[in-house]
Amino acid sequence: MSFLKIEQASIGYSNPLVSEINSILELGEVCLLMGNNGIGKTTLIKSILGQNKLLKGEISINGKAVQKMESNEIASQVAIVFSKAEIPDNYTVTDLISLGKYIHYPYYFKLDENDKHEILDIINKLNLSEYQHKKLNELSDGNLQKAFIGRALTQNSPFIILDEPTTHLDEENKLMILSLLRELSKSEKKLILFSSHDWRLAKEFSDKIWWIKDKKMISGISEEVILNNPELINPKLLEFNPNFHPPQITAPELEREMMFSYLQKNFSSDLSKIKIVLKDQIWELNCGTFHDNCHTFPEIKQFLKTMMKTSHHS
Ligand SMILES: Nc1ncnc2c1ncn2[C@@H]1O[C@H](COP(=O)(O)OP(=O)(O)OP(=O)(O)O)[C@@H](O)[C@H]1O
Repeated sequence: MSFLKIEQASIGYSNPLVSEINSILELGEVCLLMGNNGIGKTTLIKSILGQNKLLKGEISINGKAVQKMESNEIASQVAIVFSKAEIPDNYTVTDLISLGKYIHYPYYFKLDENDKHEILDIINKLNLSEYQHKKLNELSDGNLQKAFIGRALTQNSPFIILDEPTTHLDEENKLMILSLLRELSKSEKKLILFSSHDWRLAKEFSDKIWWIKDKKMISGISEEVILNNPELINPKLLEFNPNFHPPQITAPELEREMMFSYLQKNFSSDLSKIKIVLKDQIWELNCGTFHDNCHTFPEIKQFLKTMMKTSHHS
């Protein structure tokens, strides 16, 4: 039996936003949810949480249809971290993380010794011990995000969903949060589903990708989704200069992308007849009778400008 199963589901409001969704996720996996603004990512998350009625199909968690589960039963299976969460006034890190226990005490809220122990454990695991008595509004964005993840962890559910956990974070904190999520999924055998617009980085930390596009959801092993959809890493995605046509660039992904970026900024013309190949750290440029070997990007620019001037005059 699969932990999360989506079968022939259509999600949306009066009209479907995404239809024929089929996918399976297991405990111990990290899945990246990606797609353009307004395409239906949050709606999908709400549908998994049973907060949005499905237009068709079924979503089940641990063998049970979400639509048939009570909200506290869903909360025992899934914890959610929203990026736009309100910061409760005057709460300390420990207060916020303790809140995760609330779902287990629906009528009153008193932590026993075991709970307190567990909360301290989670604070330590998240490297937040030096901030445990700090007010939330005194924390850096990265540590605040960790505290919200801490609250989800105290809930002790096998499945955690995070809506854009890395927005507002600098590169270092992004890496820290993404490695933390991956580590938690592996060491605690949790299923982690998170949405991100920063998928170039996020894909490095995810086992699977859910990509919503054209009202459908493409899903699979991260690397296979990218291999089967080369447009994802095509530098054309970053195209902004309509008069620029790139040369044929043969180089590893990063070098190719950097070359594309540099040329696009410096040329507003058709370079498609030019071949550029990176070999042993040297860029070999060829266009008909013109050829040159260049070491640096400015050298390449100089060569191309001279070549274009010469061929224009001849
Ligand atoms: N309660 C609602 N009733 C009707 N339409 C809604 C409702 N909530 C959201 N929508 C619409 O559904 C579409 C998808 O919204 P959703 O928030 O799921 O997108 P998203 O992919 O999460 O976007 P973003 O990346 O910007 O957060 C949007 O066009 C939105 O206006």
